[in-house]
Amino acid sequence: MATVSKLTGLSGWAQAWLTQYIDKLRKKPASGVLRLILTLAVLDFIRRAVYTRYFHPLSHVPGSWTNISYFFTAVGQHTGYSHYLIPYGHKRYGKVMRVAPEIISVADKDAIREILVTIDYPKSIIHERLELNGQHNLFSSRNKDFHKNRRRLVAPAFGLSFLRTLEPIMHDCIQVLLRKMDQILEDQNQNGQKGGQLNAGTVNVCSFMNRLSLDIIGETAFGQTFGMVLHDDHPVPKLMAKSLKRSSQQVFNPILRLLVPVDNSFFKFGAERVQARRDALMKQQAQDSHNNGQEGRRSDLLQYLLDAQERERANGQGETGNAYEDMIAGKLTDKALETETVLFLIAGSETSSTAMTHTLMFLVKNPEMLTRLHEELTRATASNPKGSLPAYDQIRNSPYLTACINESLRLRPVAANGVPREVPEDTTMAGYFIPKGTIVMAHIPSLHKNPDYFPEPLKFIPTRWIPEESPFPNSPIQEFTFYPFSAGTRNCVGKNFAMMEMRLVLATLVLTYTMEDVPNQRDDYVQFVTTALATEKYMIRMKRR
Ligand code: HEM
Repeated sequence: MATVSKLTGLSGWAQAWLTQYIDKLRKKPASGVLRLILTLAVLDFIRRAVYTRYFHPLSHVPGSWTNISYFFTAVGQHTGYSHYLIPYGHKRYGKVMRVAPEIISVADKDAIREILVTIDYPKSIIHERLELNGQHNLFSSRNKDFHKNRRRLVAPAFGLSFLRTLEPIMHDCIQVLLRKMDQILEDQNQNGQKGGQLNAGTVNVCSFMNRLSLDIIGETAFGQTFGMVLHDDHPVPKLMAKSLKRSSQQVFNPILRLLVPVDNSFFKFGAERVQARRDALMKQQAQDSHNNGQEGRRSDLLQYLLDAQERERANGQGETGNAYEDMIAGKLTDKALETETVLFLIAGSETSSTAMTHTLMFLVKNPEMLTRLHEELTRATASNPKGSLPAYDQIRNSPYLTACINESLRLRPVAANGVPREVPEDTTMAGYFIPKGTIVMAHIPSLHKNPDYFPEPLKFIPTRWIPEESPFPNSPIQEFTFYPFSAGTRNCVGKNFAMMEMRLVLATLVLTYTMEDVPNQRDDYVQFVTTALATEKYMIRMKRR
């Protein structure tokens, strides 16, 4: 006791506790060491929490006490439900709110415009943790030069003129969906489930939109359907969904990152498709030396990238052979090509499918709106022979269809937690000092549901998007308040693709079937990398028109 006191200068209860502790350590060293480690960890947690809450440069930014560590952010990310909490936080704490030690969420219109458009903040460590296949890619890269180069290469593949060449592929996929749905409705009739109503029944549109968008992106990106609409059993989409959920759950969870590796085996599929396409082209070229293999070429995103790679190589700007340097320089190596096409698969499936499911859900809950949409589309396609699908040119300017999609993306944006960026220099945001390196979530949903910009913000009112019919003539839609596809240099490169796909699919379904809501269903949704209905199920009663 006296030695302890001499060595440490402690007295009283502290001296007694330490002496007792050393005694226990002598008797049971293993459990003693464990206790020591735990005690130190708890003390360290308290030290960090106190620093974070009271002394950190962000400590003056309002927010719940839960922001003392990343624990609660990790829990929110794990469940996928944090997007329901953040709006409450903003109501309580204001337009700038601290959500974790070094993360803030911003719901201010001018600040969001600066973040995304005028200053154009770089992407953050969150994106780096979502990196695919060990490769920088268009979505995750934080390097502005890399991004600029890659975007320049890829963007024309999403321009309207190239997309037009994909329309027949989308039509084919939609035809398969109609046949499958007809078959389901017929089967339900035969089983007597619908009391004898011909070709009527209930369909899980959430599942079908998901499967259809996978088949569409499979065909348009790789030239191969996954057959999900017909069979729903291809391993790649399932593996991909699992691994994306895992990556998203690991973003704020270092223990999970360390212990549970993400299974990226679905990338093999990308590599196989690139090789298969190369082989097919070579075979074609050998058979057809006159036209340089042009006859067997498919028009799809993979072919577009292969051609870009060919051009890069022909101009002497191809890869050098040093894998790391080539990646940093943004060269279109085979690995880059696989990664970007798989990225299209990831970014272009659940996003569009969830948006389509939500739009259908809002429409069946508002039957008079569904009727109005049907009338508009019937007029637009009046010259079509019976049974043919709407052409994109017939419906792309249909104002009510666009209004319904906008309204659904406003209420349920895919980036449900906002989009993360990193503060490049010390700055001030809505009156708060924000140090360089802070991660800032541009909270797009708060703008979408702000009554100053969108009166009666929680209601589905498509006509607010049609100025001459808007029930809010004194509140026209303002610029920089609606960002379903984000904005600035990192906006969604697939926006035109997604709008084309959504318009074609929704118009076809509305023209082909009558639809009714099935009441009392869950419609809550979760966000991992993108968003989806939590139950993966939304039933709609459908009947062939
Ligand atoms: C309704 C459908 C879609 C919505 C709402 C949507 C939304 C978004 C948003 C909000 C971002 C920005 C994310 C961020 O800044 O962190 C984004 C980026 C991106 N999206 Fe989409 N997306 C959709 C469909 C698609 C499709 C169909 C594709 C491709 C086929 C695609 C490919 C991409 C890519 C590659 C990026 C990264 C772009 C870059 O950083 O340059 N998206 N999307």
